[in-house]
Amino acid sequence: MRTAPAVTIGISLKMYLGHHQTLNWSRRIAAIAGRHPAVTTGLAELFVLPSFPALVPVASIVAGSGVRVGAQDLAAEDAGPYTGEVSGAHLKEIGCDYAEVGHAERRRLFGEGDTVVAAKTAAALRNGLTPVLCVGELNQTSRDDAAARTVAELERLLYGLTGPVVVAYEPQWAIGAPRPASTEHIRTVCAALSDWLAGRAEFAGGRVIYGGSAGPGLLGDLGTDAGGLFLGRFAHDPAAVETILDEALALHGAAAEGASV
Ligand SMILES: O=C[C@H](O)COP(=O)(O)O
Repeated sequence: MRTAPAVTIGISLKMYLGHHQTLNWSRRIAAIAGRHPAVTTGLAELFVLPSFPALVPVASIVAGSGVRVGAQDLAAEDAGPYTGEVSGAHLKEIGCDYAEVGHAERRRLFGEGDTVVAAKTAAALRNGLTPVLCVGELNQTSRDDAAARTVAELERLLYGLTGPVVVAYEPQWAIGAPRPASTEHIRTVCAALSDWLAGRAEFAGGRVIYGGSAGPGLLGDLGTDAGGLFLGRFAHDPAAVETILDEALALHGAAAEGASV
C-alpha cells in the first residue's frame, strides 16, 4: 500500500482547453513538477485530468516528472456494448492512476445520481485506479450542516467499498465562482471528512482535498485540515501551479526536512 503524500494537488482541465493547448500546458506543468522540491521530495503529489483523447500523449509528456494522470470520468462497467463509454480497465491500461467520479457538473448536466456515482467509484477501485470522489453540499449552508451532509454523502457513496480514495470536497455553490468557500467552512468540512476516513481501515491511504475556485493563497490557510487542493480554472496558468507547490513546501517542508534527518 502506498503512503499518502502530505499534500495532493489535483487539476481537472474539464473541457476548457483544446488538444494542442492541453499538450503545451502539460509540458509546462511537467517542467515545473520535474524541478520543484515539493514534487521531487515526494512531499506533494500532483495529478492532472485532461480530456480522454489527451490522456495518452499527456501520460507520455509527464512521464518521469512525478506528475500522475487520470480521467475525468469512467464507465461503471468494464467492457461490452456501452457506446461512447471508456472503461476503468482501458484507463488503467493506458497509464492512468486516477479517475474522477461524482463531479457536480456530471450530476447536474448529465443526470448522474448516487447509484451511478457509487458504481463508478467501485469500477475505479476494481481496476486499480484511485477514485477522485467529489462530494459537497448543493446550496450554501452553515459549516456544521455542510459537514454533516457531506459526511453522510461520503458514507452512502462508499458503502461496501474498499480501497484508497481521494475525496474532493467541492461545495457545489463554490464551483466556478469568483472565490472559494471561507477558510473556516473548508476546514470544518474537510476535518469532518478526514476524521470519517481515518476511522476506517478499509480506506487507508485516503485523503481529503478541497476544490471550488481554489487557487494560489488558499493552501496555507487550510493548515492540515485539508490534504491538498483540487484545481480548475486557476490552474490554467502554470505559474499559479508553481506558486501552489511553493505554498505546499512552505506549509509542510519543515516537517519533511525534520523527518529525513
Ligand atoms: O474540478 C474542479 C472544480 O470543479 C473546481 O473548478 P473551479 O476551480 O474552476 O471552480
